[in-house]
Formats: sequence, C-alpha cells, structure tokens
Amino acid sequence: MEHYKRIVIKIGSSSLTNNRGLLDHSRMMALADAMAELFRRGWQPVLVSSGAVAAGLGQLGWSRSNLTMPERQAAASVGQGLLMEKYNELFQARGIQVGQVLLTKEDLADRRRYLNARNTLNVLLNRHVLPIVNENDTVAFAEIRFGDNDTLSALVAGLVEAELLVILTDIDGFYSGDPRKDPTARLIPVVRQVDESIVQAAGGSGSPVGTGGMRTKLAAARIAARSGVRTVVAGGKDPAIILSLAAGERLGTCFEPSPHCLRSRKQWIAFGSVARGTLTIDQGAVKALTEDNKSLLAVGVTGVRGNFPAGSVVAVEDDRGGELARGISNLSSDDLRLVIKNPGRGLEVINRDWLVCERSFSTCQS
Ligand SMILES: Nc1ncnc2c1ncn2[C@@H]1O[C@H](COP(=O)(O)OP(=O)(O)O)[C@@H](O)[C@H]1O
Ligand SMILES: N[C@@H](CCC(=O)OP(=O)(O)O)C(=O)O
Repeated sequence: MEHYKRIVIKIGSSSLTNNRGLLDHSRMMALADAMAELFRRGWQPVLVSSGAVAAGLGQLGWSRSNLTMPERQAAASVGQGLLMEKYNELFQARGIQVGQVLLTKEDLADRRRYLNARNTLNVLLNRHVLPIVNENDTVAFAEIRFGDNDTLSALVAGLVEAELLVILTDIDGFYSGDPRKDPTARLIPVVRQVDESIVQAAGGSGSPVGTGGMRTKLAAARIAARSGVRTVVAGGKDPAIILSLAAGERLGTCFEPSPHCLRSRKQWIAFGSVARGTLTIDQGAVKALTEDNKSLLAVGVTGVRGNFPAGSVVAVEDDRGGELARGISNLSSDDLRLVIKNPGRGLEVINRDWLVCERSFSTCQS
C-alpha cells in the first residue's frame, strides 16, 4: 500500500473573514490552491476550519457585541452552511471532494464515538476526500464544548496520526509577548517544550472574531507534542505557506514533538476523555505512579468522589488536591468505597496500561 503523509491545517476566523465580517473569497481560493497542491504532492490533508460564527454574523448583519450563546449558535448554523458551500465550490473546481465533519467534545469523550470518528476520517483520507472539520457549534454548549478549534485540531492530528499540524492565524508565529501590547516582543522560532515560561508569554485573542488567542494555540501544541505531532503556528495571509512548511522549511514557530509521546489509547485518556469521578491517593501511591511507573492499587486510594460505573475514566489527585494522573478504573465508585475501607493489598484499581501521569490536564481540557 502506498504511504501517504498526513497533515492537519487549522485556519482561524481572523484569516477567513474580511473586515466586514464576510468570507474572504480570495484568501479561501488561495487556501484551496495550496491544499490541492498538497494532494498532488502526496499528502492526505485534513482542514480544520473556523469561521462559522463570524461568517454567520456577517451574513445576517448581526452585531457581535453582547451575543447570547443561543444567538452565537444560531449564527453558526448560518455560517457553517456558507463555509461548506464555498469550500465545496472551490475544491470541486480543483477536482477534490470534501466531507463535513462536525464534532463536539462529548463525541470524542466517548471511546466508541472517538473510534467511530477515527474510522470515518480514515475512510475519507484513504479515498482522497478532504475532511473539513469544525466544532458542532449549533449543539455544543458548556461542558460538551471545546470552545476553540486549536484544541480540536490537535486532537484531530493525534486521531489521524498526522506528521504535522499547521495552525494558520493572523500573526506570523508565537512571540515572547503579545505584540499588540508589547512592542519589544520577538518571534520565537522553535519551542522544545511548552513550559510555564512559555505559557506566561501567551495572551488572548487580538481580533474581534478570534477565540482563545495564543493561549489555546499553546494548549494545542502541547497536546500535539504529547501525541507525537510537530506543530507550526504561522501567518495565514498567504496560505501557500503550508507548501513550504510541508516541505520542511522553518517558518513561523515550530513546536517540537515530545520524546515521551503517548500511544493512541493514552492520548484519548489524557486529552479526549472527560473524567467521571476523582480518586485521592496517598504519597506512597503518588511515588508508585509518577516515579516507578506502577499500576494504582486499592491500598493507596484514600478517597473517592463522584458516582461512576467500572470502566469509567477517573482523575487521580494527591492529598493536596492537584490532578496528577487520569485512567480507567477497574471498579465502580460503590465498589471502590467498600474496598478502601478494608483494602485488599493487591487489588488493582487502574492498570498502568490504562493510566496517564500528566500534571497539565487542566490546560489541555477546558
Ligand atoms: N505571545 C503571543 N504571540 C503572538 N500572538 C499573540 C501572543 N499573545 C496573544 N497573541 C494574539 O493571538 C492572536 C491570534 O489568535 P486568535 O485571535 O485567536 O486568532 P485565530 O482566529 O487565528 O485563532 C494574535 O493576533 C495576537 O494578538
Ligand atoms: N467553531 C467556531 C470557531 C472557534 C475558534 O476557535 O475560532 P478561531 O479562534 O477563529 O479559530 C466557528 O466556526 O466560528
């Protein structure tokens, strides 16, 4: 079988709409040209496209100030149609079929639906259809909402085992501070690890249509890195930049993949799943998990919060309250409460193959 390399391109609302809030036809045409060329060069691309809310508001002539969530969702239902109509027209003219994939956080939090989404994306990619992904804004609310497509694009990149995630935005990369506020800020060409000093430099959105700004791009880069995917944040003014990036040119800011990347199942536990309860563990268990790479035994569990059946994803906290791991519990909350009163020493609560130790779930999962 021929080997195709996969690339996920995420484009933000700020790069897709003009100053009147309408879809920028020439920008979208340039994007379609560049993506068609990617196909010719043997890539299997996925497009994660924002712009539904912005395009809907522009079309309807609604003001963006003081919008309620149902009004945003209503605008997205208009804008998503406009986006797909435009993409269909542009890609069909270049001999490429497109498929719309709308996801909510809940779709990826459910393991079966996550695997279904993966299967669907694989069929589209293997048959050279371009998947165009967005959050299902019309139905997503509160806890089932990603809220930003940067995070969604990183999850999709892990899901399809992409080599590269390109996040196109209205600035040419990640700077040492928000350049709109700090004139001394400088472009950082390479980030090996998204640590606290890096997170400190990131600000929110700089445009009226963007969501999340650089903060959500860093969260995305961190998820992608742990999934073994390199991320580049770059300017989307000229979408042909994706061809240079795919060819390995160093432009924008490159976030290197982690040397300790997670296998697919653990990626889902760490970044896709939603914890249904919380276990508190003692310091001996903290050491066993974080230093000795062991499974979690009942003897180290000191408390259980929430009600969940066996097989649920649970958060694991130390007795100071910080989440340090997440995994799939072999026992229901009721059974766990019984067991910890009189712990059988060897009883395994979470097998290490179903456990991820990570202190940064909260920055990755809004
Ligand atoms: N450290 C930083 N480096 C670069 N841009 C930053 C930084 N902090 C905040 N930003 C802001 O992030 C914006 C891009 O994010 P956003 O507005 O959400 O765009 P998009 O619609 O492409 O997702 C930039 O225009 C910039 O104002
Ligand atoms: N799903 C929303 C976009 C959310 C989002 O992350 O926007 P952006 O910061 O412009 O990438 C929409 O299509 O309007």
